Amino acid sequence: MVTRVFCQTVLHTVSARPLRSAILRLIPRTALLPWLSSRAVSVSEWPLLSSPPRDYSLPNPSWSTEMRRLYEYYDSLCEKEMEGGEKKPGGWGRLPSYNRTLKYAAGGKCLSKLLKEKARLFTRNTEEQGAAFEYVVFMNKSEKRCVCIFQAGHLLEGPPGNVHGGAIATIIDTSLGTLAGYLSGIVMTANLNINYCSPIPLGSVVLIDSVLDKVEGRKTFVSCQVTSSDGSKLHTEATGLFISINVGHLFGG
Ligand SMILES: CCCCCCCC(=O)SCCNC(=O)CCNC(=O)[C@H](O)C(C)(C)COP(=O)(O)OP(=O)(O)OC[C@H]1O[C@@H](n2cnc3c(N)ncnc32)[C@H](O)[C@@H]1OP(=O)(O)O
Repeated sequence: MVTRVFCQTVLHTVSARPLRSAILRLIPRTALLPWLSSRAVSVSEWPLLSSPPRDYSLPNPSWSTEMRRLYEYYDSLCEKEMEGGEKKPGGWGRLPSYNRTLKYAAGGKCLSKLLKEKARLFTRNTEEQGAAFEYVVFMNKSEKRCVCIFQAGHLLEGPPGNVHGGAIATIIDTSLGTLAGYLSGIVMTANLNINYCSPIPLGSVVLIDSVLDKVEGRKTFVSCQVTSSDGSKLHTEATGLFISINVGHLFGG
């Protein structure tokens, strides 16, 4: 009751948006919940409580010339809105990437604030640009294929000067999981098989080219090859099995 009256007072009496936002930030989220649900607050009101999420898959100063060249190449293949509202067909689309998967969902921005607030997507858990996983995924829906451009930062070292096998497995799981999820909805990794063929030098840029092999009921089978950016060297190849799940499974259901 007290929170409710306080929130209403803030929203009605404080007109300056930054000040309203600052005051509301001071209230614990748990205290806000009953008031928000009673008031059916629309998502558009949430910017008061949080800044827009950063899309980590856009170019930043840490990206090498090769990373940028590949980004621009795949970006040029993407469907674009032209003058007059027509779409330039391309077949490809860039997927945005946030530091929490919840932010993809409608209203995810606020859910993300409320649910295990400190949780972060493993691959996006540092703000230091270029230090760990720099990557962007381009999806081709009609070919049931995606390409991930990946630049490995210095925090991913395994053997001296080269990328850790677990970090390679992570970016493979992410690429295959993104494709499987795009095609089949909510999935979890059941099986990954990885052959490490040649080391990936730290700081280099590689391509992870993933394709759908088949779907059998709840099972989505995908595979990928990790190659040097010019495709001349095979670094890694992998297959993955992803199982479609109900959302409840994520919460122990
Ligand atoms: C944007 C970022 C994208 C990132 C993507 C990252 C994805 C992840 O890392 S997910 C995290 C890692 N994965 C996990 O923690 C999953 C843990 N495992 C589980 O939760 C469950 O075992 C789960 C969901 C995979 C399957 O359980 P359940 O829903 O009960 O399915 P279940 O009935 O056992 O099996 C369904 C089918 O799959 C098969 N199957 C299940 N697991 C396997 C396996 N490991 N190998 C082969 N087949 C399997 C079963 O045999 C069954 O086949 P059929 O229908 O022919 O009889």
